[in-house]
Amino acid sequence: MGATIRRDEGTGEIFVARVIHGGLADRSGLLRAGDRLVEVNGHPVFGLEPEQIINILACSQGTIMFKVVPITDRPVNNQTMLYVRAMADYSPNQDPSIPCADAGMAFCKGDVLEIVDQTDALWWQAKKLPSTSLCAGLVPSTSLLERKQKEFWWSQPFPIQAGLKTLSTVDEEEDLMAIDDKCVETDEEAFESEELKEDDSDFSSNVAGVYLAGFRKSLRLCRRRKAQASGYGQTCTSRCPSSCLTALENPYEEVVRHKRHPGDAHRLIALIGPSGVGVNELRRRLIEIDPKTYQGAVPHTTRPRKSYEESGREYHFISRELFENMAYNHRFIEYGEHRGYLYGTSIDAVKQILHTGKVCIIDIDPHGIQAVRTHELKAYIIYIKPPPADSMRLTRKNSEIITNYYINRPFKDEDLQEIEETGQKMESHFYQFFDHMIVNDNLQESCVQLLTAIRKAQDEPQWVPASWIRPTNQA
Ligand SMILES: Nc1ncnc2c1ncn2[C@@H]1O[C@H](COP(=O)(O)OP(=O)(O)OP(=O)(O)O)[C@@H](O)[C@H]1O
Repeated sequence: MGATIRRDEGTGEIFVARVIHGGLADRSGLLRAGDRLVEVNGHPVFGLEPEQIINILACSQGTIMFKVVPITDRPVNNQTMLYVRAMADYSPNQDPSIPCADAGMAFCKGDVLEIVDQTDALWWQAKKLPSTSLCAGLVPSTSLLERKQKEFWWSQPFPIQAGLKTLSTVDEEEDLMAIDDKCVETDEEAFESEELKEDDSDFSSNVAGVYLAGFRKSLRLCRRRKAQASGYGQTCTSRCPSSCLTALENPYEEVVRHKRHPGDAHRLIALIGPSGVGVNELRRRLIEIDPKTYQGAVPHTTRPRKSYEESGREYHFISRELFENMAYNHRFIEYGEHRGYLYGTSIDAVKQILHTGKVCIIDIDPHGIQAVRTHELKAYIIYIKPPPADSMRLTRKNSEIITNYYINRPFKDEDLQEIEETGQKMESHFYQFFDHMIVNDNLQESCVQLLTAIRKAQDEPQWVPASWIRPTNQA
C-alpha cells in the first residue's frame, strides 16, 4: 500500500509512520504520516503489534477500510529537491535495521538518486534516476549511512589504503636488483636509448605542428613505481589529507544537472585504467585524429634538458626546489620520482590548454582523482576497462607492454591477469567517480566510443558535484 506503521510503546496506539512517495496511500491522498489508526476493516487495532495488523490486511479482500484520527499539525512539505550520487553500495535485503525491507531501495556506487522526502532523520525516500517508477523507496539518510559505513569499514577485506597495486609486485629494492640481474633491457643506457627511440616515435609524429606531450615512458614508469612503493591510498592521503578522505567517506555527494556554456572552457578529460589496458594508446590516437581540438598537458620534470628538447614542448624543465614548492602548494595532479628526477602533471599545465579553447586529455591514476574533480577543471573521468582475458589475449597478440623491467615486450598471460585484477580493484574502490566507462576491446571501436563520450561530456547536460556550480569554501 506504500505506507508503514509504528506502535507507540508507551500508549499502545498505532500510527502511520511514513507514506511512501508515489505509492497507493500517497496517491489516494487519504493517509498521512502521523495519522492515528483506530480500525482496519472494523477490527480495533489499539494495542496490537504491527505484524498483527499487517496480517489483518493480508487476509482482507476487496475494499480495505481504515478508521483514522488525522494528525492535527500536518508538516508542511517545503523541502527542495535534492539529487545525490551514491558513493557506497546499499542493499535493503541485507540491512536488518530497515523498518520494512520491501519498501527499501537498493543502489550501487555511482547511481544518481532523487531524494523526494527527507522528513525522517534516519530514512529518506528516493528514486533512482533515470526512473520510470512512480513509487519511491526507503534509503538510509546521510547520517545513518555514515554510521553503517563505519561499521562496515572494519570488515572491509581491502581498505582503501592497501587496496591496489600495480603490475609489478616487487618492492623498490628488489626491483633494482632484478633489473641488474635479469633484465638488461632497462639499464640506464638502454633506457636512455629507448627514450631516444621514443622521441622518434612520439615527438616526430607531430601532427599539424602539434607535439604529443605527456607520453614519455619515464613519466609512466615513475608513476608505476610510485604506486608500487606506496599504494594508491597512502599517496593520496599524504597529498590531500582532508578533501580526499572526505570524498571517500561521504556516502552521498550532492549533484546537479549541468550543461557547459558554449563560451566556457572545456571540461578536462581524464582517462583512468589499470596500467597496460591502453589508456595512452587511446589518448594518443584521439590527439592524432584531431590535434587542433585535443591536446595532452605538458609535464614538469627536474631532469636536465637534452639538446634536442625544448622547454614547454616535451617537458617544462624546472629546478628541484621549484618542483618541490609546487608540490607543497598542491599544484600537481600527480607527481613522483624516477631515477632521481621528479616528474609530474600540473594543474596549471592543464589550465594552459583549456584556456586556448582546446580539450585537454590526460591520464591519471586513482590518487589523481580528487585533484581533477574541482570547480576549475570539472574533470569528466572515463574509466578504460580491460575486456575479459581471453578477448585481451586475442586483441593484444601483436601489441607490446611497458613493465618495470622491459620497455616493450609482448604481453604475457600474467600481464593480462594482473591488468584484469587491478581493473577489478580500481572499479570496486573508485567506480563512483567514473563518469563513463569504455571496455577497450577493439581499438577502433574504443576510439569511436571515446570521441562520442567526450563530445557528450562537453555539449550535453551531465550530473556534476553541486559544489562545482555553487562553490563553497571547501570545494
Ligand atoms: N584495444 C587494443 N587492441 C590491441 N592492442 C592495444 C589495445 N589497446 C592498447 N593496445 C596496446 O597495448 C599496449 C599497452 O597500451 P598503453 O601503452 O596505451 O597502456 P597504458 O594503459 O597507457 O599503460 P602504461 O601507461 O603502463 O603503459 C600498447 O602496445 C598498445 O598499442
